[in-house]
Amino acid sequence: MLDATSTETNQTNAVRPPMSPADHPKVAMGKVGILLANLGTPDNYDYWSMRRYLNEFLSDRRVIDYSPWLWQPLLQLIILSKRPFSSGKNYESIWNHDKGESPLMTITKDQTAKITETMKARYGDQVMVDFCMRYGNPSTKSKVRAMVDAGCRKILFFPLYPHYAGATSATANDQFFRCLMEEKWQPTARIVDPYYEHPLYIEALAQSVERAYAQEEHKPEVLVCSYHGVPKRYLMEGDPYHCQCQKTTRLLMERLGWDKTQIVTTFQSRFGPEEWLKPYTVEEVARLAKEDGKKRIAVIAPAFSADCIETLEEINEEIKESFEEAGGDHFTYIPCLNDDDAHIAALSAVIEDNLKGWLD
Ligand SMILES: C=CC1=C(C)c2cc3[nH]c(cc4nc(cc5[nH]c(cc1n2)c(C)c5CCC(=O)O)C(CCC(=O)O)=C4C)c(C)c3C=C
Ligand SMILES: [Fe+2]
Ligand SMILES: [Fe+2]
Repeated sequence: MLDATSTETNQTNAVRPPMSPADHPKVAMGKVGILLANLGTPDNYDYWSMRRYLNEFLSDRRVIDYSPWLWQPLLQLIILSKRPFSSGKNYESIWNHDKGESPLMTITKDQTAKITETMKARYGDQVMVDFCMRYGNPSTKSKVRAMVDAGCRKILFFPLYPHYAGATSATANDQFFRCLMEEKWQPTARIVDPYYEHPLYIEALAQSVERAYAQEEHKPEVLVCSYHGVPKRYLMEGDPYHCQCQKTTRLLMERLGWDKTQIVTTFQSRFGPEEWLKPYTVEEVARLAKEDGKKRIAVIAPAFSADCIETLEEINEEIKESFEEAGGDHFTYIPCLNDDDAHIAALSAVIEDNLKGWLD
């Protein structure tokens, strides 16, 4: 029951006026926040920016689950004394120098602007759309705070990964929940499910393949679907990422009307000495050229919602080189879905599904 300290105006009780603003904090209410989340990216490619970013990322036990007693000395003393230099050079080669930020940042901003436009057209001022990063800036904490301050009493949190992995979706969600722990008046929250089999996501991938193939005079013989890898142990311990990736490839193959000779699933970006999900992209493209005699291949990276260091540098430079050195002639990299209209339509449909019951 409301008492005299309530801010609520009681229309039926004229003898109890609302408190004056001076006696009470302002309470903004009534909006639904849609918070998009991606992995994060360094603020710059110099040693210290790289070190800060990699330290936060590689200290996350959802990403590397070794005991900190073993892992932290190795990370702090060996890995973080070398990798910021080598990774920094790679970032420099793909950096968006005009905007002073990495491609992942530019693309995430563009996606957010387009999704904001779609959501405002659909729901008007009832919604607020923004993005945050799991590591680095803008932090999840700053964006949850801003949404609550702006009156979002409900927040839909959307990790921008089509496939669930502990190392990506789960850690983004963990961070979101940690931020909610700090809110005095916690908003109601929902988490968006992975969308690796959503028909509009598969359609957007298929259209991007068809567009790329239409531009080639001689069609690629094989499409390599290269997904970011994880240690094989994570799969054995119950992480469904591997299976979800396989399913995306199968649905894409079916939508394109192809058979299994025209498309393969591979995993890239291996880190450290453990076995990761196989086949490794870098080895498979060389095998396709050497053993199967394939001269022309295309590579697509369905696990990435935006082009980033792992696609622009690793696929389009290192993996391409591996194919060409093994005798391949023609390598086509098919860009991520980024802010393509078909991708924005897919992400917006996923958001609308998840807003049901909150906004209809
Ligand atoms: C060390 C373990 C790593 C695991 C496990 C891992 C899983 C994983 N990552 C992505 C998406 C991205 N990773 C990106 C960069 C990146 N990833 C790792 C390591 C692991 N990732 C490192 C060390 C780096 C930094 C770059 C480097 O030093 O090589 C990025 C790009 C960020 C950018 O700024 O461009 C993305 C995106 C997925 C989807 C995934 C598991 C499913
Ligand atoms: Fe990664
Ligand atoms: Fe599997």
